[in-house]
Amino acid sequence: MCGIVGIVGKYPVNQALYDGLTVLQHRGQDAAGIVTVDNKTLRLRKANGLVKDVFEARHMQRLSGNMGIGHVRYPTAGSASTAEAQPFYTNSPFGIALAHNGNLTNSEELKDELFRTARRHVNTNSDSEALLNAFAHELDIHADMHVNPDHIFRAVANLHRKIRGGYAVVAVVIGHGLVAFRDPNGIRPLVMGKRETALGTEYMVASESVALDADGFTVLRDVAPGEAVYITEDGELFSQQCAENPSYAPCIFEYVYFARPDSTIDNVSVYASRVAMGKKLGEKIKKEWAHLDIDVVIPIPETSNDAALQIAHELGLPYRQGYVKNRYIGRTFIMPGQGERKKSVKRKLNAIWQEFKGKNVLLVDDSIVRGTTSQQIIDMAREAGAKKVYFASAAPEIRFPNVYGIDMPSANELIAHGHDVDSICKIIGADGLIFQSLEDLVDAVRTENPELKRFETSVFDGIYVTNDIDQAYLNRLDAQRNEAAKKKKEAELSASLELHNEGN
Ligand SMILES: O=P(O)(O)OC[C@H]1O[C@H](OP(=O)(O)OP(=O)(O)O)[C@H](O)[C@@H]1O
Ligand SMILES: NC(=O)CC[C@H](N)C(=O)O
Ligand SMILES: [Mg+2]
Repeated sequence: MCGIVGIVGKYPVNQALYDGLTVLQHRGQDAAGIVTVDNKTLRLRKANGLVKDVFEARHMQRLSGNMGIGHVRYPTAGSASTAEAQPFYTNSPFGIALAHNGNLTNSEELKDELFRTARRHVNTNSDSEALLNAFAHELDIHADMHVNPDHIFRAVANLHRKIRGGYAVVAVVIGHGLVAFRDPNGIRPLVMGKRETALGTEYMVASESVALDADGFTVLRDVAPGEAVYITEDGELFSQQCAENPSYAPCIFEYVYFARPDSTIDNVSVYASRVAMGKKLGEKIKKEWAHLDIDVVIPIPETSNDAALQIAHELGLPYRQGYVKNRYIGRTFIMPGQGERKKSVKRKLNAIWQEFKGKNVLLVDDSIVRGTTSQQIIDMAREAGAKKVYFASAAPEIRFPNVYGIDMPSANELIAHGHDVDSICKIIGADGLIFQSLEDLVDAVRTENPELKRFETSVFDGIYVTNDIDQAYLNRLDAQRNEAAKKKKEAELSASLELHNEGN
């Protein structure tokens, strides 16, 4: 789930872009990049690694200019090669750089069409490079020498007709301005804000409101599904709905896991939604597990903390931080390979035996995906002396692949695929297991914004809001991106020559 930022400022934007990316780091740990526009030239630095490692002082000095965009990457298409780090660049028309959060579901067809109709070559397997070229092609068709808002909006409207999937996008067009848009279902989040300065108003767009907070911007509003926003280099803001049938269906997994709790997405506080998930699940546990003798509620840091505290409150039980999290290890679920994920759980979490010895513990996690965390954490609880280990998941069973920007390409790798609750319980080695129902999860998120009628919930129910996903597509995706395929691809890539700007 990558993170994107874009700023049109009155002063140099390099530091604000860097700071924005730093607080979006939880959305992508694999690569980071910034492009700024200075005097009709793009300045680029991108590489694999965390924000703090990718940008050194010498890169920051060269990222000059008052307008720019940035990206943190969690690969969901192509490979983890530096060649696929973002932003991507194309020289025609005008010179455009683009950063994308999400995943297209028709990138192969799109690449073919771009080659056939526009002789455009896409050099990587990244869907985002295809998206950039599709946008550039539409802008080429719809703009004159001088781009006006209408050209931009017509280009985005046509782009919506050509591309499918989940996408929140920021792009800069040299000599003109910054463009941001969101897919017609609003699957991926995008928010905009402003900041007043002595020289005038500055505008910022980002994946999450927390990036705006960090940079001292105030939130104006979310970009609507299908809407495009165009901010000229001079700081004039235009916006227009560009989709024919927009409908709000934001990804519910943002609230479960991806987003930071201090963000507000589509007028729902992520924190409040997690507390509400805890309340719902606490009520269910009270009803269904009244006979169990639980002594203490323990969260699996860090995303489950807010839900677990509320569960403890509902049950009238103590809440104890029984696991210590190593602050220097990142999020394990968004690591690219299963080997790395497995090793990282033990490096990341360690049990405090005093909280476990002789007790019946209820462990709470936000979700169980591959079961990597739950299996190991339950072992740790037993080794620390727990009598009984019960497990609760604040999200329902994850049984279906994701195609919109979460790297769950293969149903067979999901622990709940083809298994009922009892057999998942056995596999992870718990004495009891309980999941939130999908209805309760949806209600929990809607508590804050009842206007949201629908969510993208495919990982739980197999219903894909773009209506273009069939079993044949999922089989192809599985074959391309399951663990074995990814390993093979990485090995091939390390031997090939990459075309990218290392920017040393
Ligand atoms: O069943 P799994 O495949 O293990 O995936 C689910 C786990 O991964 C995530 O934690 P992660 O370590 O990524 O991040 P966190 O510190 O934000 O909880 C999530 O919060 C679960 O703990
Ligand atoms: N998680 C994301 O948003 C990924 C964006 C894009 N599909 C990539 O793989 O780079
Ligand atoms: Mg976790």
